[in-house]
Amino acid sequence: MSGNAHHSTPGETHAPAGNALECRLRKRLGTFDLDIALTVPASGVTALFGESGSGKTSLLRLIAGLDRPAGGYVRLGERTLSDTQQKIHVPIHRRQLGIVFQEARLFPHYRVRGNLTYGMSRSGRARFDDLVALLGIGHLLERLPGTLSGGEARRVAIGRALLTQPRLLLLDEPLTGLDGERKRELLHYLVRLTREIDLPVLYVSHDTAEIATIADHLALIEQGRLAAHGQLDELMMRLDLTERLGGFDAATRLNARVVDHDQAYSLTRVVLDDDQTLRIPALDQPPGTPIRLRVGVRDVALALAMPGDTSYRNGLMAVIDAIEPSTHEPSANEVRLIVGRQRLRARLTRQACDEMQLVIGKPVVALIRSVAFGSRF
Ligand SMILES: Nc1ncnc2c1ncn2[C@@H]1O[C@H](COP(=O)(O)OP(=O)(O)OP(=O)(O)O)[C@@H](O)[C@H]1O
Repeated sequence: MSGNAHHSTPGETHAPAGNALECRLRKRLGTFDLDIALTVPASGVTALFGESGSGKTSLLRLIAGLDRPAGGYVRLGERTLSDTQQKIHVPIHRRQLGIVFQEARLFPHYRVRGNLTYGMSRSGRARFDDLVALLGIGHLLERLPGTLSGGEARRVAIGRALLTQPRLLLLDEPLTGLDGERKRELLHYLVRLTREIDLPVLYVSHDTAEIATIADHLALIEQGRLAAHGQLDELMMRLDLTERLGGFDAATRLNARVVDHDQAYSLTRVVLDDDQTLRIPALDQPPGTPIRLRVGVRDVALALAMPGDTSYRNGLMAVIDAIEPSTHEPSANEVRLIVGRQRLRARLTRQACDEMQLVIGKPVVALIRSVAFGSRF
C-alpha cells in the first residue's frame, strides 16, 4: 500500500484515467526534505493527512504550482503540469485547479455575487444556481465579504473555485479556525458537495474525525514521506496504523442505508449490506439514502449472545477476524470483526478477551450504543 510510486522515464507517454492526479515530487525546504509519489484517484475525496509539519501544505503548493519542485513531475489526466526533466512548469492560473486555502481570500470590495462570478467559466454560469443552493449561500449574494462569518466566507470561496470549472479541487484545512457548530455546518455542506460534484478533491487535514466523515481515500504523510496510501476504510482497519489514525479515538466506518424514522423516539433505522439493522439518533435523510457511520473503537462492546435486558440498542452478529495487543493502552486488545461484507473494530480489555475466550473465527454480538453515532453523513 505504501509508496505507490510510478517511476517514469522522460518522454514516456503516460495517461492516468480521467482526471486522476499523479505526482512524484522532491523539494528541500530549509532542513525539511520532501520526497513523495502520490496518485489521487479521478473521483472521490482523497485526504492528505499528517501531523503538523509533516509536509502537507508544501506538497499542495507544489501540486498547485505555487512552488517549483527540485525534481519530479505533476500530471493531471493526460496533461503534464510540472516536469523538471522536460523543463515544464505550467503557471498556477493555467492548471485548471480550484484552490481554497485556510483563509478565504475573497475580494473585499466585491459583493459575494461578484466574487463568485469573477473568473467564472461559461459552463460555470449554467451551474451557478445549483451550486449556490448546494452551498447554502443564496441569501448572501448581495453581502460584502467583511460581513460574512468564517464558515460563510469559506463556502463562498469554495463556490468561486468550483465555478471556474476546475479539473481538481484542492482544499487546505477548510475547517480550521471555525468553532464547533460552524465546523459541523461546513462539513455538512462539504459532504453534500463532494457527493454531487464529479471532480477529484484533495483535502488536507490533520483531524481524523473530519477525514472519517468526508474522505474515500487517504494519503498519510510523515516527515515529508508517504507512509500509507489507499482506501480509507481499508486503512482504518489496519491495526498497525491505529496510533497514526486516531490513537485513543480510533474508529472504523460502516456503510448503511436509511430505512425509516421513529419520530416518537427521534431515532432512525438504517440497514447494512447484510440486512442487519441499527438504530441511530434521527437523521433528516429520506429512506434509501446511503450514509456512513463512524464507530469509535471504544464504543463497541462484545457479547457471546444477544443480552436480554440491555440499554444497548444495537447488536450486530459478527465474527472475530483478528486480535492484537493495543499499542495504545497496555490493558487493551484491538479486535477486528467481520460484519456481513464489512468490518468493524473494537477495543476491549485483555482480561475480557481472555474470560470470553475470544479467538479468531468465534461468532460474537457487537453491541453499539445508539448515542455513539456522533458523526453520520
Ligand atoms: N520556506 C521554508 N523554509 C524552511 N522550512 C520550511 C519552509 N516551508 C516549510 N518549511 C518546513 O517544512 C516542514 C513542512 O511544512 P508544511 O507547512 O508543509 O507542513 P504541514 O504538514 O502543512 O503542517 P501544518 O499542518 O502545521 O500546516 C515544516 O517543518 C516547515 O517548518
